[in-house]
Amino acid sequence: MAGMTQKDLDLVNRRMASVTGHFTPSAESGGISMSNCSGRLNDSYHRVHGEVPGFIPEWKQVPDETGKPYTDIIYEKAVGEGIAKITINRPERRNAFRPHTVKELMRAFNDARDDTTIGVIIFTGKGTQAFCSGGDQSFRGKNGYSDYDDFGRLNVLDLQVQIRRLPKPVIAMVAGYAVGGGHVLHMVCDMTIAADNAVFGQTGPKVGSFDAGYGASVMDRLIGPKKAREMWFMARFYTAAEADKMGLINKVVPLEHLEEETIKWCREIMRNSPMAIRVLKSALNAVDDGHSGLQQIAGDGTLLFYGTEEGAEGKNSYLQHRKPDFSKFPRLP
Ligand SMILES: CC(C)(COP(=O)(O)OP(=O)(O)OC[C@H]1O[C@@H](n2cnc3c(N)ncnc32)[C@H](O)[C@@H]1OP(=O)(O)O)[C@@H](O)C(=O)NCCC(=O)NCCSC(=O)CCC(=O)c1ccccc1C(=O)O
Repeated sequence: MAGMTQKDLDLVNRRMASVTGHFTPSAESGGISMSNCSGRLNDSYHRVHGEVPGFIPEWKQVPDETGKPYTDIIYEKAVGEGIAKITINRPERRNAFRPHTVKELMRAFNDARDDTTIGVIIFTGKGTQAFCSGGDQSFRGKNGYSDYDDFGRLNVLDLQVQIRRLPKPVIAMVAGYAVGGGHVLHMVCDMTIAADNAVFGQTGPKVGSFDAGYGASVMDRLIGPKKAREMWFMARFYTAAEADKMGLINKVVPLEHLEEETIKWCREIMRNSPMAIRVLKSALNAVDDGHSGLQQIAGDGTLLFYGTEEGAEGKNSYLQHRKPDFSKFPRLP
């Protein structure tokens, strides 16, 4: 790309679009997505994809695995789109989570992971006042949060790991407050689209809590060591515009366009190779996640290898009680 100007880059992208019907302008050129471009390119794009700009999909609610409705969350899939949406449904508590909420979230994320028709997951909160305000303080005890059981737990940490390792992109769709443990949840998502009323921040040092795990390390990666210290030590709140400037989120849109914009991003991802996205997510987390990150990307390697003739020869020879013949497979440079 040496010597290439932004204009050149956009020209290349436009040429690609004439082949793929898909143009993603750079952030520097305004970051306008295909469906709000005007003119010939827009028309040809919609001819190819048959997409109506601004169209919100038909959501179908999914019950839990026993067929009962969830109580603390809403789990939906967009008919024929490959998009799942998981919503924390405790708006009267600003979508604070209790252990039961987290258990339901984990079951829904698990289902979205295992459903091979799902390629991207939206994670959000009910209503416009909050994405999530963290752990429900009224359930907080001496050893974590407890609701139906007598013992406390911090099971949101398991949810964070689950989102991080889920081999499909998870997009946080944030309206209102994303604070405390709710802020950590948006940070562990792959991308964040925020409404212009969104507010971001950590409250831990004010309410006697802290997340010294992903809450600290992922934040440090996202906004850098100085800003991360500011955010944690001062426990200030930041507007969506400030969060955007810090690199904490991907895009800010007017509240009324939040879902429409998020769906656009999902559809754009859905047009791309699922395996490429899977491996890229593993790769982008690998260094930070240490052995676990290595295991994730190595697992992707094994998964791909199983699909090759060379991999199958090993299995077949074992099942056929013969010596494997790997002689025909090249030892690639
Ligand atoms: C979010 C607010 C700034 C919103 O303010 P506002 O719009 O004025 O609404 P309120 O009137 O304050 O709230 C309405 C209603 O909701 C109740 N509520 C809101 N948030 C919570 C909450 N987190 N817990 C319980 N209840 C909540 C509020 O009391 C009101 O109820 P009423 O009955 O009407 O009075 C503001 O609400 C606010 O600041 N909320 C608290 C934010 C907060 O401090 N959250 C907890 C941070 S600590 C945490 O999340 C730890 C989580 C954790 O599990 C963890 C632990 C260790 C390691 C890692 C983690 C991890 O999360 O990863």
